[in-house]
Amino acid sequence: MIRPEDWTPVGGLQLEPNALKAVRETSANVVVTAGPGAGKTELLAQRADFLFRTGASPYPKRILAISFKVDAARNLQSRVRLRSGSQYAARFDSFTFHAFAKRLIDNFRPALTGVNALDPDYRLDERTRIQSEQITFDDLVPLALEILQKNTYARGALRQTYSHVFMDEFQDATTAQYAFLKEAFAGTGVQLIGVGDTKQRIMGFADALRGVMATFATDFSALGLKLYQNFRSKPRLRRMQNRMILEMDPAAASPPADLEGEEGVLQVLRFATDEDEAIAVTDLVCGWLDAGVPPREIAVLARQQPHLITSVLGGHLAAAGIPYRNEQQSQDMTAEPVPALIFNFLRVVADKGRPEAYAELVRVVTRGGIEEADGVLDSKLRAILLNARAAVRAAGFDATDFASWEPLIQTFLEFVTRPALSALSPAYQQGSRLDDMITKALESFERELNVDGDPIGALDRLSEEDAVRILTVHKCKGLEFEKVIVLGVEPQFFWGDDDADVKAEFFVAISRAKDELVLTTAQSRLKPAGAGYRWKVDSPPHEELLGYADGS
Ligand SMILES: Nc1ncnc2c1ncn2[C@@H]1O[C@H](COP(=O)(O)OP(=O)(O)OP(=O)(O)O)[C@@H](O)[C@H]1O
Repeated sequence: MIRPEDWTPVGGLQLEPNALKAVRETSANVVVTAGPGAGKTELLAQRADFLFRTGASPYPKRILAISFKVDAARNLQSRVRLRSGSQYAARFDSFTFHAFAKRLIDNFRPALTGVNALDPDYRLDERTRIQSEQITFDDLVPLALEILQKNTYARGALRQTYSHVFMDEFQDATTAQYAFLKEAFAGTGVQLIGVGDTKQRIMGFADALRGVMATFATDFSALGLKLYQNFRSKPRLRRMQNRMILEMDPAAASPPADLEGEEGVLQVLRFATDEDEAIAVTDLVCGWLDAGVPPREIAVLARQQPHLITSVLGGHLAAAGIPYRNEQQSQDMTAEPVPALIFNFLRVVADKGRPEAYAELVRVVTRGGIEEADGVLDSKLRAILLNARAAVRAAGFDATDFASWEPLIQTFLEFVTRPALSALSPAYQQGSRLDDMITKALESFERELNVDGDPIGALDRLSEEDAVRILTVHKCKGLEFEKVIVLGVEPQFFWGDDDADVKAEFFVAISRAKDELVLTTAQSRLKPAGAGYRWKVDSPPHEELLGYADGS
């Protein structure tokens, strides 16, 4: 334990004065507003380190961090592990709002009564609610709120468990989510900090509470602090961001003197057809990969339905042998422990030169709770893997056919045992989530294997590390990449009832880039299978949005 005055930022980082103030505040709630790349997520990681190391969050108290997207929650958790080590990180619970609400429902489900009562093996569904049997994602937070309102134990448990609560991307909190936070923590000894950027408020359609940061400042008497730096983007890119900021929130704009410099690349590429666009983008990506840019540092962003917008591009990337991962299809697969375990198993069996996959497999299988003496488990696992490898190398094994792989995966899962698989995540201990995840993992592998019959290529495409990522603007929030391509800057994709919301989404997209930003448009886009009636073959550029790139 160290004295607060002796704490210094970890990782050798310099924090600007307001960031330092927010990190060290121990008596008031805090709300931090700042633009993209200002280090809001980093600030939370530094604050966790400060609170743990100085004992402001004394053992066994924990810190609860709530984000809006799985990726953002994971990003924050790994930032805390990087900064403070796994021992402190074990007391840092980073959840999405949905996951946190679900845990509360699972722990205090009997508090729900009447029409909201739920069976112990209730299911979660995207769309349909069936009384007592099935709820939707939208039901999670209101039901968790009801539990808090009715059950003093539930409220007490939260307040006893957590000394501090962090809210990342706080600008996107919805009315229900904010009500939940208020019910849980307002007027208690639990200290809250919210960080966000009103210019990145892109959950408008999902009922984001307008002005939530100001409301929080009032309701929780929070100290308001503003950050000014941008550590992410090179000057050329920051100048484009600043042109948007000047319109969206003039007071937050940077003086031109702070944005000088010729570093960074910004390109607007205009094409006649989506075929031309796909060829050029594939060439660009090949060039970056050849120059040593890791695939995970390249992102292709689409406003919506990336599988449709990138259907032509996907074909070209595959033909060029570039692994890419469409996040809409393989949703959060690698974030889920069981699919990650299955993919690692396949990696070890199919791809010899992957010692890190083997190490991860051993770590997870051991942590999975199989009670064996040291070494015994290791040798059993080794035997399973050797057998599987021998099977794969045997004559007659068709590696291009999913049916060949399935029995190997099943044998492996039986070896790990069901209780050990359930122990990998609290979410697997109730309902059908574990089986659903196994099924989804198998389906994803089969789908990717069918693309080119190459199991290693399939695994690359399913991995975050080895694949170029194709994702929606919503999914890319809070993330950053060296190279970002925003595909299809056209009114048919960047549209909405509220012009400000469309701009906010575009702003989120362009502000993910560290070094290079490429904006594309194609005058004509062939209608892909599955596209709705709104799809326009003739698709002019969105000149207003592209105009922000002028003059960089
Ligand atoms: N104090 C600092 N010194 C140097 N680099 C920093 C500092 N704070 C953050 N960074 C780096 O700057 C980048 C952006 O930080 P971070 O992701 O925390 O920003 P953010 O404000 O959460 O961004 P956004 O709202 O756009 O998602 C990261 O690569 C991070 O490591």
